[in-house]
Amino acid sequence: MALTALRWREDRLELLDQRLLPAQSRWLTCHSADDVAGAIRDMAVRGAPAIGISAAYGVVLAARALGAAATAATLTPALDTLAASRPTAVNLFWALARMQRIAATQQGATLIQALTNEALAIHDEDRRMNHRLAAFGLPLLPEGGRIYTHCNTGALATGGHGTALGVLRSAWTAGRIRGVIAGETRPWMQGSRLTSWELMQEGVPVTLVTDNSAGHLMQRGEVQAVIVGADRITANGDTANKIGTYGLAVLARHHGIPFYVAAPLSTIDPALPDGSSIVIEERDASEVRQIQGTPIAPAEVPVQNPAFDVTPAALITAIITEHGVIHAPDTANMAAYLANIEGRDVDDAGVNP
Ligand SMILES: CSC[C@@H](O)[C@@H](O)C(=O)COP(=O)(O)O
Repeated sequence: MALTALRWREDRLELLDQRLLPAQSRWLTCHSADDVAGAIRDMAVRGAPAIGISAAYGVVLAARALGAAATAATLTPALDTLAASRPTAVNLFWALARMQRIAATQQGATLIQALTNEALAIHDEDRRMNHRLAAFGLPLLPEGGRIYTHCNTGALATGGHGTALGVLRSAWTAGRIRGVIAGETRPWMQGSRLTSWELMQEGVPVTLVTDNSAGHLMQRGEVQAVIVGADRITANGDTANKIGTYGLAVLARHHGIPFYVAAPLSTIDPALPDGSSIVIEERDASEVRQIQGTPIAPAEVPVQNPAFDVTPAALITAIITEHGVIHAPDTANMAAYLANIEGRDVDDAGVNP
């Protein structure tokens, strides 16, 4: 049975608490939109697509609580609370916009049913598109290569197979790659706690390294490609992703190694011209001063803790989505690609401009 991090139970949302993995597998129950917003903010659920799916279910919970009084207007406070949970992953706002469009058309019991259907559709589409994305990404990876990845982009971060990790999983199953190198991903350790755990469960060879090993490994020819996920991709292809991604892209370029971004269409934000206007989440200093409650720095040391960085499109070899591959992303290539796929369903044939 495939790993899943989100379970919808009609009157509640259950989330596999990612703060505790891999030491404990404990499900957190959300009964309200406030519960869901808290779970997103506190990282019980994380990863751009999983955040979007959770938020959609959060809107359903808000509508259920309102009952006959559920309308676009009465849902606004819940939508605002969910939107304020984390700023960088555009999938959150994309999912809420979809729910808001539904809310504009009806009310009461029919609205609750329509919102439930929409949240289930968002979840299901994400699951399906993961596999399509993986099929597009697989042939790009160098045969027999060891591929470096950052953060966690797997089943835990999405509705199912994963984005970058989905590509790696499929590539291993197809016999294409030799193994995966997972960077720890300070300070939340998504690489060590989540990615290495997910891959080991499936028998994919994974080697865990400290984040600061990447340059050394590339210099020695031990990395043949880098693949990461994304939290927001702007109109010119600039990509916000977990802090440390930009450094990996610079290193990859220096060593002549391809650098791939794998993300669903819902991660592309064509409204922003470039990465300079992406809001980068700053998280609490305690995340850097402590590891799981244990102090590792002076209690009062000033800390800067950006959760994401922006990789300029010029450093990205290609962006892989469920509709195909955008090679050498820039404003023109991104626009051509988006125009080509307008109105397509997740199951439509892919395009490869
Ligand atoms: C498929 S997940 C893509 C990104 O959301 C992922 O790479 C990432 O940066 C997650 O950050 P997180 O802070 O753990 O939510």
